[in-house]
Amino acid sequence: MTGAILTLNAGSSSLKFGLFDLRARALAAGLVDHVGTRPVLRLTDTAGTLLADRQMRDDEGQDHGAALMVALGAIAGAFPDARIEAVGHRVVHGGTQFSDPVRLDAAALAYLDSLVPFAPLHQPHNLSGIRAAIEDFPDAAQIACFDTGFHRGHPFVNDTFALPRSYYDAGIRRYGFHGLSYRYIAGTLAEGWPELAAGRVIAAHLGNGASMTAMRDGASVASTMGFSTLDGLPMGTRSGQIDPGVLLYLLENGMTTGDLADLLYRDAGLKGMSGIGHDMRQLLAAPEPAAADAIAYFVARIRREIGGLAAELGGLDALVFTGGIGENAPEIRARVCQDMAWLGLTVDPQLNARNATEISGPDSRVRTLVIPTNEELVIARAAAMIAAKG
Ligand SMILES: Nc1ncnc2c1ncn2[C@@H]1O[C@H](COP(=O)(O)OP(=O)(O)O)[C@@H](O)[C@H]1O
Ligand SMILES: CC(=O)OP(=O)(O)O
Ligand SMILES: [Mg+2]
Repeated sequence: MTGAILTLNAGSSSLKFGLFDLRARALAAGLVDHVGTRPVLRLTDTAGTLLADRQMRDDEGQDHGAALMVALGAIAGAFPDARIEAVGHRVVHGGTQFSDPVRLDAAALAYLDSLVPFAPLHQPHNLSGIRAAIEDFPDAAQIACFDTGFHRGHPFVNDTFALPRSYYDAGIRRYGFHGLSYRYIAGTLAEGWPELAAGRVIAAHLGNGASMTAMRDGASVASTMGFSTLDGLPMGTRSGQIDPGVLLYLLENGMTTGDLADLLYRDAGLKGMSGIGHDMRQLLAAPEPAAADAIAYFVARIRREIGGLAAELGGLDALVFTGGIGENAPEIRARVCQDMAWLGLTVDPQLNARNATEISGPDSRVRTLVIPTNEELVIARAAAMIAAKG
């Protein structure tokens, strides 16, 4: 038996998991995609060899719980000698109490439970993953890493709403999310592009959930997501920024809070606007005008945020695309970067078309990069460090 670290990252529509050795070197990466609809399991080793690849059966279930069972089964089948000594969990919300990774105990779990209403699309899956892991690996260290953590150093004006201070003190603040992804991007920039890492960077995490963060010298100074995972950019099924007057109007005219939550979290964004679905691949291929409208709105909001975040930074040295859409959709990147010469940013169409790491145009003052994110590695490194302390 050899010691290993398992990482679990439950997104809104996927479960990513990874197996690492005790020094956080990757052994295998897994994904259950399309959770909730037609889940597909894939597990590959570090050489990219497929260890498992199949559609989940109806009798296995379709939710995050079923996805986790199937993921753990695939790991156990492919690595029968691995003894899981630590499980690192992505937890979307750490509230005001947690920013750095922590070893979980009953009190920490109770606090994380209290944050479920803040992140209803994620936190319950994160917590059920933790509880399942405690049951399956009772002797392993359980370590939580928080999406909100990276943003805790924001200046007050980027952390607050224009409400009486008592609301801020009660936790009604802009937390920001996707922090594990941004931490990975900041670290990768520091290793490969130290001159950019030390400068003014906008990172766009465009996945099923989407947000953008302004970083100065590797630290987050502002982010588009706020109190909840609803704010900022439109997303797969979430509205993004919306005039709060609309919400008051809907509530005063017969909508219940439950209906409103369903609309904003599950039936809005790309899915709601297109009437087709939340998946960018599907929308890019769809001939319907409503799909084009949804994509145009997505792109327009990203462009607007680039302007705002660049102003926040007092200029821009680099733009980084990441997340499923950011890494794989040249058309979206091209449209986001179109006519950005005013900002000193141009993109090379050929480099962009082949998802090159750097896609800057030859005359571009701002460097544009495509960096696949790796939240699992950030989790595994934290888990390795905390588990080693005992
Ligand atoms: N080749 C591609 N072209 C366009 N969009 C893509 C491509 N590959 C993945 N995507 C999109 O990425 C999104 C999922 O991103 P991901 O970061 O994996 O999501 P999650 O938030 O669940 O972690 C989906 O909208 C998917 O359609
Ligand atoms: C915070 C968030 O929206 O996460 P995801 O993109 O994984 O849904
Ligand atoms: Mg994600």
